[in-house]
Amino acid sequence: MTEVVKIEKMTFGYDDTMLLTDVDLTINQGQFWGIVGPNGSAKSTFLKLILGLIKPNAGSCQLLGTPVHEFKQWSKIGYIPQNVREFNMGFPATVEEIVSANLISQMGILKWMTETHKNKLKEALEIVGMQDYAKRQIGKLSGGQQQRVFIARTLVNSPQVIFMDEPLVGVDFESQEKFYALMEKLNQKMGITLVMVSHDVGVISERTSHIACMGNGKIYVHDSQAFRPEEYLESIYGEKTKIVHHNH
Ligand SMILES: Nc1ncnc2c1ncn2[C@@H]1O[C@H](COP(=O)(O)OP(=O)(O)OP(=O)(O)O)[C@@H](O)[C@H]1O
Repeated sequence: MTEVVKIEKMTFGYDDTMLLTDVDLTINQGQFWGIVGPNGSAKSTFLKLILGLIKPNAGSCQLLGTPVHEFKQWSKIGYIPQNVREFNMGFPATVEEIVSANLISQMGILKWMTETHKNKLKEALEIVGMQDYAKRQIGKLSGGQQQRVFIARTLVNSPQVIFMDEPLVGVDFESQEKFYALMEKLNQKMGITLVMVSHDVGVISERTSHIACMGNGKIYVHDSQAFRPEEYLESIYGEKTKIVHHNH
């Protein structure tokens, strides 16, 4: 089985306070991981460490079998950071401009779109159900729609894995359902490995294959089916915490 991410003995702190100590984690091709943990437990930091955006104090990370600092096949890696929508609100670009901007690395020196590129753009928008919005301004779409556009932006490069940092913040329940249906399509039909940070412990454990719980500098790994969100929340926040189940 292809190892998409392999982290060994990773330790990291921005200063003297260690956020991760001696962490090991392996993510295999085709899995869907949810990363959960209380505020400040270094979930976003962990994604940045995986992607080599920050350097660990000790330990290593491999992406698709290559040490991250030597990794070059970035088109195989999709990353949707947490603040992507805030950044984007006042930005006067259309959906197709945002999505096709990610094709530039494939376009060669002339930087124009061939039929193949146009087809990739169309296909990516169709997968996320945003083909009718190609000419619309990104800032005028809903949070859920913007989220789908940013997913399409990663899809033009046919990624092997997509990392997402809290993609459901500010997204309503209906869009959340659509989002998870899309994740199922990407993961189960297209075989894309998914890794997403979420604070919604109950919902994410129903949708993913694996859960990584962050806290106290450690990462506890569970098969999603064996994960008990209630017990987890109780261990962090005390007995009074209850999970609110949405009615489907
Ligand atoms: N660039 C930075 N420099 C110094 N400290 C930082 C930096 N980025 C984050 N931190 C601190 O590191 C800790 C972990 O932050 P991080 O954003 O990774 O946590 P998180 O689990 O994603 O939190 P949240 O759920 O609130 O988004 C926090 O205490 C944060 O204040």
